[in-house]
Amino acid sequence: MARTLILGAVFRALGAYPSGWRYPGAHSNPLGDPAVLRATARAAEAAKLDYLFFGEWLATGPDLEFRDPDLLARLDPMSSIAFLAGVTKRIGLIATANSGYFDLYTLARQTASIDRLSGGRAGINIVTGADPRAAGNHGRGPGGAEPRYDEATEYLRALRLLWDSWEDDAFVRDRRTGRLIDPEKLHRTDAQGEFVSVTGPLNAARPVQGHLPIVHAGGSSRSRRLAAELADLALVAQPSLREAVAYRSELIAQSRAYGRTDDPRVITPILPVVAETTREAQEVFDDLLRLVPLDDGSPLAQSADFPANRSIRALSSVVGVPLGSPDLDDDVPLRVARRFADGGQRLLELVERRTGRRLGGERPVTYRQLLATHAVPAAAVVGSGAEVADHLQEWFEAGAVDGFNVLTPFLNGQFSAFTGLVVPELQRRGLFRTEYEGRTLREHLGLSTPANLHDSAAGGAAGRRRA
Ligand SMILES: Cc1cc2nc3c(=O)[nH]c(=O)nc-3n(C[C@H](O)[C@H](O)[C@H](O)COP(=O)(O)O)c2cc1C
Repeated sequence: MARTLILGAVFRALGAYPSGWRYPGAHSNPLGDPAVLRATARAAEAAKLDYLFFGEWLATGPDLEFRDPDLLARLDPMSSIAFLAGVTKRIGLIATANSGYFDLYTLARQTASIDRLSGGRAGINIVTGADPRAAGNHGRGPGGAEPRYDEATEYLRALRLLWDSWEDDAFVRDRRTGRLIDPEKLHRTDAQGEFVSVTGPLNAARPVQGHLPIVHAGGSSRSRRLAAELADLALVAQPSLREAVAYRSELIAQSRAYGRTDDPRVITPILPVVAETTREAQEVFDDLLRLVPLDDGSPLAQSADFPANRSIRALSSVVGVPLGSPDLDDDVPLRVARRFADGGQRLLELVERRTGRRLGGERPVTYRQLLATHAVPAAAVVGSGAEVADHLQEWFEAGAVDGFNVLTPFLNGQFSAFTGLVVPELQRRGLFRTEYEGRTLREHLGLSTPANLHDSAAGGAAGRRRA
């Protein structure tokens, strides 16, 4: 089969669109997350998706209620994938960990264990972000971006050495002589750097996949360098198709300069809003926009945590024209829109594309739709199954990406719309698998299994000290 798309589902129980939880029938109670997690994982597996993906955010606060309600109180990613190892059979399971906050030895052990528990289906997304609240929760200062990337580089190099502590044939189990292991095949790690200090060896067997697939999410040139050296999947969000093509080709060139033979795969987030027909999808999106709380003078908008960018005044500065104080549900008049500066024109185009509305048309554009679109940045693609598939196909065939991290605006309705309408369309086009062929996440992603870095027979690091 020709190269096919990588498709992962990002699990966000309360939805990836901040008003999603308000949509009729949507899951909205974090106390009920386990049942939703299990059902979503099983549905994703039935759709033959490559993996379920869990982002990470290591702090909370009341402002998230408006900005990102899913992050308020949620299941921990590592616990979630360990749980799913037992309730799924084929789908990959990727958890995010921050190299600044996660103890390396513990992470190596947990991930090696979950990989074994899941039969080789685990992956790890390493991020470097330094939100001040997360720093406060972990007894560390935020630190600069450069040192955080230096730290992440040392961290990932040492992580792979830790995973390689045991060679696969170390467990000789000779009942006669009483030798359970071949001590020559157990290796110390001895990674001593500026940020990382770990002696090893790891008290967990080598992962089924050798090394778990490593994802790295980021956007800067330093992030790309890290991905080029050490990541199997780079999770990036580029603003345009052209920039995405350039980013991916540069990343691949850089990774080859590191001597790598497996090119890193590039994945980008996308938030499909999908229904049987274009108009129905537009109506779902209209409702999501309508449910975004805006500063309409209501008591909610007076809350100290209410985002500052949700007033008509904020919109005026984006469109570059004073808008006075219209009712949010008024139509935007043509004569006002004609005076919009570039930022306003772009916002208007975005609203028209996503909602199918037209200024002065039968379904006109309102101030509310402009303001809500400005307030909630999201990589939304709205349309029928075929239209969403067209978008994915275009990015894939242009060489911009190898696949997508699919965000769902709310559960379960929009997830089942994606698996029921978009996935079958991609399968009909030969762009996505109809059955799992491999067993492990590496196999799903088409990645080879790495040799043990200590295994001298396979050309590994010679002379490394045994434990
Ligand atoms: C698509 C995408 C997803 C990300 N997901 C997370 C996440 O779940 N948790 C996190 O702490 N940081 C996440 N990050 C943030 C990055 O790790 C990084 O901190 C941020 O992009 C700034 O660093 P940079 O300028 O080097 O890209 C994500 C970044 C991108 C582009």
